[in-house]
Amino acid sequence: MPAPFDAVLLVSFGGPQGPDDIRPFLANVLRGRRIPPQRIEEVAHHYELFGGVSPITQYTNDQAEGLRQHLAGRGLVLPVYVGMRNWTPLLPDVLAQMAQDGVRRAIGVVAAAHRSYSSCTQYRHNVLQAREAVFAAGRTPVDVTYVGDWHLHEGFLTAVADLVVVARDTLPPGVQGTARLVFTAHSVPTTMAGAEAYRLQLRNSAAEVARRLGINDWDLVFQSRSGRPEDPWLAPDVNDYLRQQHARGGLQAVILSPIGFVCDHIEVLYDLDHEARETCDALGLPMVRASAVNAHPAFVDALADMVVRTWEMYKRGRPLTLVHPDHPDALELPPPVSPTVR
Ligand SMILES: CC1=C(CCC(=O)O)c2cc3nc(cc4[nH]c(cc5[nH]c(cc1n2)c(C)c5CCC(=O)O)c(CCC(=O)O)c4C)C(CCC(=O)O)=C3C
Ligand SMILES: [Fe+2]
Repeated sequence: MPAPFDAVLLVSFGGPQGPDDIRPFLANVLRGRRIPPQRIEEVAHHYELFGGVSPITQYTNDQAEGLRQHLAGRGLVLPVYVGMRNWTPLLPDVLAQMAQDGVRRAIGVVAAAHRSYSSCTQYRHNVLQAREAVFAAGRTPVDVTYVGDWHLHEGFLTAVADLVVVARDTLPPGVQGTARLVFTAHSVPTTMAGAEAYRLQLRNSAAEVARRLGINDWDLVFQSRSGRPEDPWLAPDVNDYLRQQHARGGLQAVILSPIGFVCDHIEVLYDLDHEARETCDALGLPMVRASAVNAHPAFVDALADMVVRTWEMYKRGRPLTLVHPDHPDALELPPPVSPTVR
């Protein structure tokens, strides 16, 4: 039986790896975006506080290695490539390398659990652009078929829930039972394509995690708002929420769970561990921040499971699906006249 795929491509955001990378990285992130210069300066400063090194690259590599091992454990030995949207290893370079390695068909995994334009469609656009660059250089670019949604995958939910428990255990014993569980995600403009679907997927993930923990007292809030102040973004902001809830009374302690991020990158380390921490300190509110899923075994196993499912779906010569990046729904095409599956 021919193998339907010969590699996995893990697609992620990317982050600077030293002080000199900060500005060119931000220029990449913000190409074509309307973000006030003042906001860009602020964010550049956040990166400077960490020596210009975002942990995202290391975590993504760890996830890729974990995915490769869990796949092998399930009997599927495949190379796992990492391609980033905004910094090295950049998607066009990685796709050129894949072409050179003879990779024809890859299973794509976008390193974001909840879909919106910026957390899904834009990544797929960037992969298409990278494919065009490979094509323009006279090579055959890899075909990428993406795994389905995994925001309700048992392994993802288990990892998030597990890390909430680990965090809760570090609160003072007297408030562990009454701490409010607050899930956070990156805000997006309410007018962005998929913003409502994104919020709904986040709510569904959060509700499932809370249910597994037997916790009724939870909320979903947003963080890291950017853009122009006059444009509406998903709310409430985590800091506004903490102040308002505290003013209303009844908030004894808080567990922040960054369910909208798959690793502890700068926005978690700065916006939660620094900014939200300051807000809680000023309110005298005990707070702990749960780790993002990073390379949690249950999480990488969930990714492996999604890859295996995609493999199974296509192994009996099911036609490849072409997914237009503007329409996350797969559009199935008739089988090619002369199959190119090896
Ligand atoms: C939904 C979402 C996710 C979660 C899903 C996913 O993980 O993809 C996410 C992740 C990330 N966002 C990141 C970094 C940045 N995001 C920015 C800007 C923006 N993000 C947006 C949305 C999201 N972002 C939006 C709507 C903007 C406004 C500009 C635009 O419309 O595109 C800016 C520019 C400065 C600023 O405007 O804040 C930076 C530097 C990093 C890397 C951190 C590191 O290096 O450690 C990661 C993982
Ligand atoms: Fe972002």
